[in-house]
Amino acid sequence: MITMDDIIREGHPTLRKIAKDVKLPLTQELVQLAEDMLQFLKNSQDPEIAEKFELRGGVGIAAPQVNVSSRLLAVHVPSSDEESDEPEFSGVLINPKIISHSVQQTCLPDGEGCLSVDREVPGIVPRHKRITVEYYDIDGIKHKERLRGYPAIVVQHEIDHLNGIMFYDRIDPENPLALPDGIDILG
Ligand SMILES: O=C(O)C[C@@H](Cc1ccccc1)[C@H](O)SCc1ccccc1
Ligand code: NI
Repeated sequence: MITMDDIIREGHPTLRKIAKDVKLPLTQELVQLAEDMLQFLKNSQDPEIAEKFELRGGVGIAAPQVNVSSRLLAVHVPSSDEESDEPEFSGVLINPKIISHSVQQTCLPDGEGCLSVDREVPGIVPRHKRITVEYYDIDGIKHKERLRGYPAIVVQHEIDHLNGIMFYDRIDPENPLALPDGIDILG
């Protein structure tokens, strides 16, 4: 089981490396890691489990955050409809690649956080509003997914981790709270 003790924090060199492509088919070790990463997200969103194991809530996690410099990430974005148990977007993305994106940008109104950053870093984090991402799943099946809204932001945050980019690298240091022209704040 992954806990917060397994998550490396800013300053650890692995967070600034370019992660390496994953060779398919996955080794059993990487299959286990992928499953554990997805389970961590589900556990972190379960109030009882999160409290018991002192987990910070997460909707995404990238392998470099558990000190594995491989192009592998997991997302588990709950539905915006509280009545629904079905997640809005959930899964393991292997060797993900954004093959196209909108010119239009978006951002979260209150900025972003990170499981690897134990401090608040206020500021607007501009992201592509829509992305088309190609990736392989745990079974080696290739997928092409068009994402928008919150899932698109989460996947971009995680793909940044594969490229050694932290969310605050994207905040304008001169004017952190400035809204870039035409940006569409995610409501
Ligand atoms: O550190 C990570 O990569 C996980 C982040 C991903 C993320 C942060 C901000 C915006 C999009 C994705 C964690 O999920 S941050 C904690 C969190 C938990 C629930 C909802 C939003 C953010
Ligand atoms: Ni992060």
